[in-house]
Parts: sequence; structure tokens; C-alpha cells
Amino acid sequence: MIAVRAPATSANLGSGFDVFGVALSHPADVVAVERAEETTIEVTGTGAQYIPEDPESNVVGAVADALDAPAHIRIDKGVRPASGLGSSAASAAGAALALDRLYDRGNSREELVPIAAEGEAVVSGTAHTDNVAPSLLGGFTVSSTDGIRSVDASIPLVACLPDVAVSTRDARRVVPETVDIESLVDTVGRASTLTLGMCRSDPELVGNGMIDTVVTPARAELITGYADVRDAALEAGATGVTVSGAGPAILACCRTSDRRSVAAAMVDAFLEEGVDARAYQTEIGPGATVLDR
Ligand SMILES: Nc1ncnc2c1ncn2[C@@H]1O[C@H](COP(=O)(O)OP(=O)(O)OP(=O)(O)O)[C@@H](O)[C@H]1O
Ligand SMILES: N[C@@H](CCO)C(=O)O
Repeated sequence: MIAVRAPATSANLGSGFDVFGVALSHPADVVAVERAEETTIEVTGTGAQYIPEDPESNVVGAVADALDAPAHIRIDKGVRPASGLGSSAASAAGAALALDRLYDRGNSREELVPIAAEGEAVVSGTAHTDNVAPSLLGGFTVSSTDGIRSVDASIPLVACLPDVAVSTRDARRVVPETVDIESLVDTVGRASTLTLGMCRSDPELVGNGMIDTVVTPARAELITGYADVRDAALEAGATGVTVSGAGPAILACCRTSDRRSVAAAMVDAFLEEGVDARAYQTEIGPGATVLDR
């Protein structure tokens, strides 16, 4: 039996739609695999009741197929589904690494990224890699048409998750189909600033680079209280705020000294809108790890 802890992730970071992603130090899924004649799946943990155990519908079924690695797969969910925190990606990345090691397939983590992305296609309709890449590689990742690159960065974060669900499939429907040149120039500038900030582990630059005028305004409409929660986080010291992945989680970048008050301000602002929420005080962390058992 092999068990892997695969972390939650936050994709997009505002200006890097479908490109940027970060691994979060917590929460995480744990995926345990044992060889079997055919794939069966068992799911426990946060939101398990909303996750299918049928291999055709669960992301890990597609990963087992892609690796030709049938197994009994147990998923202990730490990352709530439809959260914007890469819940499906954590399971897919964990299964990819665990099954690869179980069957000695010898793939590198980079080679496992497109395999894990097969799982993402099952739930969102596209094999986007911006969540599975950080869950496998850790740090800050750039999924570009010319490859996937990662860099370690030390950045404190708050991921505030309201008690509502937004599916990635639905949130992709509101993404604008065209972009004007002014927005393009602004986005390239912000994304470049964010990348520099990651290389320097500078929360100020990362926060400035998270501003996005293209996708985030449309996605924010799907999240009750978004503007109030963003403003409360900025007032409490956040250096930048955006929708995490496809939402409804909201991601704030901050300095370590402000993280606790940013988290409290975000939860309170959601509560004022009548929405229960929990805040993860987290940071950029490592990729999936094989557990000693
Ligand atoms: N192993 C799994 N873990 C989580 N969700 C799964 C899994 N397998 C299938 N699903 C389905 O995927 C959907 C959740 O994935 P979705 O991409 O919408 O959310 P997310 O991964 O939290 O979001 P995001 O990609 O925006 O960070 C739910 O419908 C859920 O039933
Ligand atoms: N880039 C994807 C990530 C989903 O987590 C999207 O925003 O639709």
C-alpha cells in the first residue's frame, strides 16, 4: 500500500488565468492505493457525500486508466469539493504519484502533471494543469503552452472558504471570450510583477500582481459578499485579494504579522452577508509527499 498527501492549491492568482498556481501548506487530501484487478474507489472526509465513487466519474479513475494501473483507491478528503482550492486536483495529483510508485512506472513529477490533468477533464471539461502542477511540484507554478515551470517561494496566505459551492464547470461559462488590448497590456504587467514577487518572496509585489480586470470581475459575481470580503481583507493589511481558482474561496496575500487579522476580517465580512465561512491561515508549501506507513 502506498499513501500520498497531496496539497490544496490556488489557481489563477488573478492575473494568471489558467497559468499560475500555488501549493498551499494545508489543507490536503490523502490518497492510499493497493494493487487490484480493477479500479474501485472509497471516499471519506470533507464533502465525501458529494463525490462519486464510480471510477468513470471520480477524477482518480481517469488517472488510473491513464497510467494503466488498476487499484483499490481510498481518498481521505481534506479539501472540500467545489471550493476553488483544487479539491479535484489534489485527489488527481495524489493518485498519480501513488499509482506511479505502486506500479514502478518511473515517471517524474513533471511527467505526471498531464496524467493528473486527465482527471481534471472529467469534472471541468478541460485538462487544465494549473492546479495539478502545484499539487505535484509544490511552490509557485507557471503552466504555459511551452511547458510547466516551478519555483519555491515563501508567501503567507489566507484562503477563506464560504459555506457555498461553485463548480469549476459553471464558473468557466462566465469567462469573457475576448480581451481588449488595454486589458492585455495591464494583465501582462500584473502577471510579470507577480512573478517577480514570487522570485523575491515579496508579498507586496505578489499582492500588486494579483489585480485582474478580465476574469475576476465576472467570477466575483458568483460569490455573495465578494467585494465586502475583499475590502475587509485589504483594510486588515492584505497586500492583494482575488478569487481562488474558480471560487468560491477567496485568496488573500499578506505579511505573516497580518495573517491572523486578515483571516478574522474575511470570516466576519462573510458572516455580515449571512454566509458562514472558514479561513485557512496558510502559505505556499511543498508538493505531494509519499507518507511512511
Ligand atoms: N476525487 C475527487 N475530489 C473532489 N471532487 C471530485 C473528485 N472526483 C470527482 N469530483 C467532482 O468534481 C467536482 C469538484 O471539482 P471542481 O473542479 O468543481 O472543484 P475544485 O476542485 O474545488 O475547484 P477548483 O478547480 O476551482 O479549485 C465535484 O462535482 C465533485 O463531485
Ligand atoms: N484555471 C481554472 C482553475 C480552476 O480551479 C479556472 O479558473 O477555471
